[in-house]
Amino acid sequence: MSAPAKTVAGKVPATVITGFLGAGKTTLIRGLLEKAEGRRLALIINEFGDVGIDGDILRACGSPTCTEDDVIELANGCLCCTVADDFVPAIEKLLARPQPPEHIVIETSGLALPKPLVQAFHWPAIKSRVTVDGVIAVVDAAAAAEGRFAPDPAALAAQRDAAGTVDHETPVEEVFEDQLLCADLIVVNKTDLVDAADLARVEDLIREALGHAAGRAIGSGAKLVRASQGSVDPLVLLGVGAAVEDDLANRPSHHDDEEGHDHDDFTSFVVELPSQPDPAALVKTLEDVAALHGVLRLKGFIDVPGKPMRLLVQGVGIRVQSHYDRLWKPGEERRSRLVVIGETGLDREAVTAAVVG
Ligand SMILES: Nc1nc2c(ncn2[C@@H]2O[C@H](COP(=O)(O)OP(=O)(O)OP(=O)(O)O)[C@@H](O)[C@H]2O)c(=O)[nH]1
Repeated sequence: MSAPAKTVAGKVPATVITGFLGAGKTTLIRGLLEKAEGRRLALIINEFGDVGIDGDILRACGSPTCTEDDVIELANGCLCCTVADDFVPAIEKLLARPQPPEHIVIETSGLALPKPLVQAFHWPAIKSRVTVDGVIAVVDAAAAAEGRFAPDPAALAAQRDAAGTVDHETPVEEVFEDQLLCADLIVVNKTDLVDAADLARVEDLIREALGHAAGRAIGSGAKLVRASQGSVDPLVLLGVGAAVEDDLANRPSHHDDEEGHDHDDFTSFVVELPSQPDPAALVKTLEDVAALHGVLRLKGFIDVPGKPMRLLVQGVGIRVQSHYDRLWKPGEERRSRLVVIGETGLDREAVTAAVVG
């Protein structure tokens, strides 16, 4: 990674990484850090749940370009709703460093709408010094192929009104589309989990979503790039030069006519567990719980008695994985807890009881 990203009038470029829950944003950023080759990157991570997991995963990556100070976590909340209190001060602190970052990478929560966040770059304190180089949307190709972001054709036909239009999108579909519509580059990730026919279908679905908004021709807007484990050349990711903050009119959103936005459609809670002697049994339980209750995302660290490393558990829909990510630190409390995210109405008591057993 040698060539610098294009900058606009000496401003520090910032890249916004969006994408639905579990699409692979943190994985992509981790790959970016590994290939940063000494370039000073700073990360701002925003998560939906009360407990920040992604920042902890990234700090555990051991990359010299990723020290404690380089990862700023803004947990619990939507960045665009906490602009004045959290986001602007975080950027200002980064810029005030003796050696300011050469590029700022912002990972939004999987439920965030990117457009209001980009609007925050109009704040006077930021606008003169930072430009949004590009918005990158990461898509989970397997989840998209399974129809998680679009109703099945029969349901669509049933909803179609006399004029042939459908205006009842689920909250998940709306978030998914808003993220795509704001993007300069769409990373079609997890290609290892789909075959060629499904991949082609997913790319059609994305192009259709891009053309969905009024006035947009199908296929206009963002470029698509395929990836596994979010592996994309950093020069492609960090050199878009789009000055997105000045191009918002070309990025339609489902929420353009709204004064603000709320977060009523989704919910999250933390489940505290006892230590888990049998990780495989835990994964099986979590898969069953996710399927039964419609959990969208699960993640956290688990204590396995007798193991010096902590177990990272990651669930995306009904797919749950685990691996040991780093040693427990001396004096660190070996706590087991999982952040659970779902649509509003997710039965917290039932999920907790089923997970804790
Ligand atoms: N098979 C496969 N798994 C992947 C790939 N990319 C990411 N994953 C896995 O998907 C899960 C979620 O990945 P993350 O990178 O944490 O996703 P995220 O978008 O940051 O998640 P949120 O921040 O919670 O929205 C993890 O278990 C990853 O290991 C991929 O290309 N293929």
